[in-house]
Amino acid sequence: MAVEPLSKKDVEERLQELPGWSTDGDRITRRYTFDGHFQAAAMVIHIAQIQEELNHHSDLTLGYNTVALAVNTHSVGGKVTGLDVELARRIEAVAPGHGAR
Ligand SMILES: C[C@H](O)[C@H](O)[C@H]1CNC2=NC(N)=NC(=O)C2=N1
Repeated sequence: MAVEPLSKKDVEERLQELPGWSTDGDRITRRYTFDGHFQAAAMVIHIAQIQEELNHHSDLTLGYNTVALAVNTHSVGGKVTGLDVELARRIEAVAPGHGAR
């Protein structure tokens, strides 16, 4: 089935199940904070593993004790699709195990 862009309203509805995630309509974003830099770096590796599994990749920025993500779907011209929401769900599922908040 073809991947279709979601309206901003649809994205906002889906993000209600993903606390901390937000959208400007063209991407979904979240910033996690950690107790230390290595915890943040470990989360980056885990996210990379999930992204390879899904073949869907965020813009991922490792800061001091932070990890910032932005994701949209390039193949539909940089809009948000269900693939982005699925990636966010998968990342949220592992975040508590990394002490992310
Ligand atoms: C060929 C391969 O399926 C594409 O390049 C994938 C890889 N990762 C991707 N990641 C994201 N965020 N959007 C895409 O459209 C995308 N496309």
